[in-house]
Amino acid sequence: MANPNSLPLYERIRRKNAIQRAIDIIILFLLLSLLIYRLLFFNDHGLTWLLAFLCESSFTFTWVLIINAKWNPVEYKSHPDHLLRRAIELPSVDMFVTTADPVLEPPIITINTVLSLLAVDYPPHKLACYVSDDACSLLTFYSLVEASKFAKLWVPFCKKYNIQVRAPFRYFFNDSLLSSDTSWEFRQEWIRIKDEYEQLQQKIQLAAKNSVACDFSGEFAEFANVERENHPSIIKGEAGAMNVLARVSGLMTNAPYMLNVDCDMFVNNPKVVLHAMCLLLDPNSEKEFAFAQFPQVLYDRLKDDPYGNQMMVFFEYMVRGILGIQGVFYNGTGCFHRRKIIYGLSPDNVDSVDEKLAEEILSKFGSSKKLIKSAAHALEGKTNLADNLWDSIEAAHRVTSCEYEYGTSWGTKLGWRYGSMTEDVLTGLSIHRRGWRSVYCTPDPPAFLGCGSGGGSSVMTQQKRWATGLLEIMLSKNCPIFATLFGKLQFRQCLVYLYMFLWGLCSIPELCYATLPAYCIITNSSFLPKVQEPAFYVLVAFFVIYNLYTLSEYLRTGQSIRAWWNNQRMSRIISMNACFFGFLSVMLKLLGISETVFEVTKKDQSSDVANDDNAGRFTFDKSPIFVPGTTILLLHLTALIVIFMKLQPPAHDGHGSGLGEVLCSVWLVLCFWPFLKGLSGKGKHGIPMSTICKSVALALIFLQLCRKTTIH
Ligand SMILES: O=c1ccn([C@@H]2O[C@H](COP(=O)(O)OP(=O)(O)O[C@H]3O[C@H](CO)[C@@H](O)[C@H](O)[C@H]3O)[C@@H](O)[C@H]2O)c(=O)[nH]1
Repeated sequence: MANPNSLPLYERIRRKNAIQRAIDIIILFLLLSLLIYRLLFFNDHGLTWLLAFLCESSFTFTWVLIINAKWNPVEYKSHPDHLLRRAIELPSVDMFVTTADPVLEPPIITINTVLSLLAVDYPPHKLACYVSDDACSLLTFYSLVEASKFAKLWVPFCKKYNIQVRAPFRYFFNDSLLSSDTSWEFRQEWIRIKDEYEQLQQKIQLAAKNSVACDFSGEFAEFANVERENHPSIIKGEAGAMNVLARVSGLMTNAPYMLNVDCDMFVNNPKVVLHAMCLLLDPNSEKEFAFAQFPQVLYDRLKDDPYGNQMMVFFEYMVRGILGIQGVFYNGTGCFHRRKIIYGLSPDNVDSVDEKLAEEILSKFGSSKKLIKSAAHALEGKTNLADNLWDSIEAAHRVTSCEYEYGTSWGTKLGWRYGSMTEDVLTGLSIHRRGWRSVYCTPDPPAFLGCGSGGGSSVMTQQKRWATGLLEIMLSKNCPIFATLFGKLQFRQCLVYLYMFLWGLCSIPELCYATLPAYCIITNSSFLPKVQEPAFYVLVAFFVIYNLYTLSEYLRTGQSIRAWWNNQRMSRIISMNACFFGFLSVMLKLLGISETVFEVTKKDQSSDVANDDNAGRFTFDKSPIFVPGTTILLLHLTALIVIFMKLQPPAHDGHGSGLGEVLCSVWLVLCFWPFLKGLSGKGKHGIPMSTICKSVALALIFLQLCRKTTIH
């Protein structure tokens, strides 16, 4: 029999992708051929040809970045059963949950996440759970206190019956679990625990209604006179909260590993900590992997991914490809970090921290002696529980105060990094810059499940925030190019980051390219080769191969043709609306006109999407974010009317618009179909009149421009 210590904790499997590489190269070849053709016939065409050339050059560059990211896909398979057979002591893990708004993130969601974390299959004395609440909500605190009482029933129940789903709202959603082949004892306990959970829910609902009439005594005393957005905690986005949690946990439990999850991401696989430990505890990975990231999987996924936010293809092909370079980026949730790396260690000094280095690192921690002592222990790889919990609580109060970070390196050289809406990606980049790799773990069933943003408006808000945050990093001193030149970020990993960070900027060529067909039809000019020119077939080949190729990716991940189409059109909608606004907000920030703000995504626990007729319908709000899309749609409708009513002016130099331009225009109208429906839709499914008016005004200006440029 094999020695249990020799059984591998994980395997690294290379994926075969010869066909994918070949198609990637063919597409690149077609794009380059088109660019060369445009260069060769530059003199015969005007401005539209030049603009098309510039836009296509940017698309080709993006394609090169995509090929680079997907070139060497790998996957990791972890073996928790091998870990359990090894004669080693499992390390402690501090688990962090962040919440920021009791209205957008109802406390019942947060407590379900906490309960699922407390119930994981891992020695309970090795786990500690910390919750930060940037809203300083009494309701959230009350819910947590009540949940901790319920946990005393819930955790033993889960462990005794080896329950798979350990978030009660999700577990009790399915009555069929109480099937006839379960024991009488189980059924009795099931009914009792469900009853207790329902009582817990009711208490929270009642407290939410009566929140004003609270008794601020005992453990609630500190909440007296606290207002939601005016209280002495740190609001910097999630990074501020994470740094507070890192410091507080350092004083209380100081575990060498830290897990962080968003308040809506509950544990779906009870062995999640064991899976992560397989990847992080192996002696080979000690000097290699900084963090283990789990994918963000949504529960109650809407059929055919109408909002294009399930990102299954992205995780399957892109992320696995990145894993073959320096490793997946940090997603901000579902991630296990090593404390010493968050404190600043590099692969070269992780084994032994000499006195000088320790002194240098510890000098950045601020004035708390207790925190410095705990950090010194963490750097040496020691876990120390607080000797006296009350002393630690007092010290913890100090390190959570807003002023504590002044004059320290928290957020700059230490902990989670500030300076971007996507602090997670920035923090991950700062770790990769030091030469660390990262790993991605995809157990079955998925480790965590979270709720996705639904409707058009919240998807746009979230995507705009991502585009803003990523571009903020690109245009700062944290730019990945510097990280490669002056740090240890690998060149190919730098290209991966460039692909992500330039995402917001890509909205400019995309918007420009989307207006070209309308402009050309209205002015009877052209930007595409004619049917009789060979380059026309290059374009057709590109269009057909690219779409069949992306379609095959959806089919291979078990998704439908409809899901593919929804994602194609959502990519266009997100790029031309959310990303464009992300780009604008970064520009306004650079010009010092306005600051970027973290807009929290609304979390919804409802599980009845299957019966909702409007589930998947695009929603709008008064935000100007929908103006670019509405304008593009109006322009293309106008262009199609112009061509079908034969209203085009005579062509100049025989270069009038042709089949290519008309097909592009039809394609764009199809992409913006939800907007077309929104023009006549009612309520949140209709585009607000103010947005339509602004778009009409912009379209009229554009038509005027077209008229001016056609008067020869
Ligand atoms: O001032 C804040 C703002 C947010 N949060 C928490 O941060 C998490 C993420 O916020 P959310 O609105 O849910 O953002 P998402 O777009 O859903 O989250 C993804 O993208 C964010 C970056 O934009 C990352 O921070 C998240 O971890 C990642 O899951 C939530 O738990 C919030 O409660 C705070 O604690 N304080």
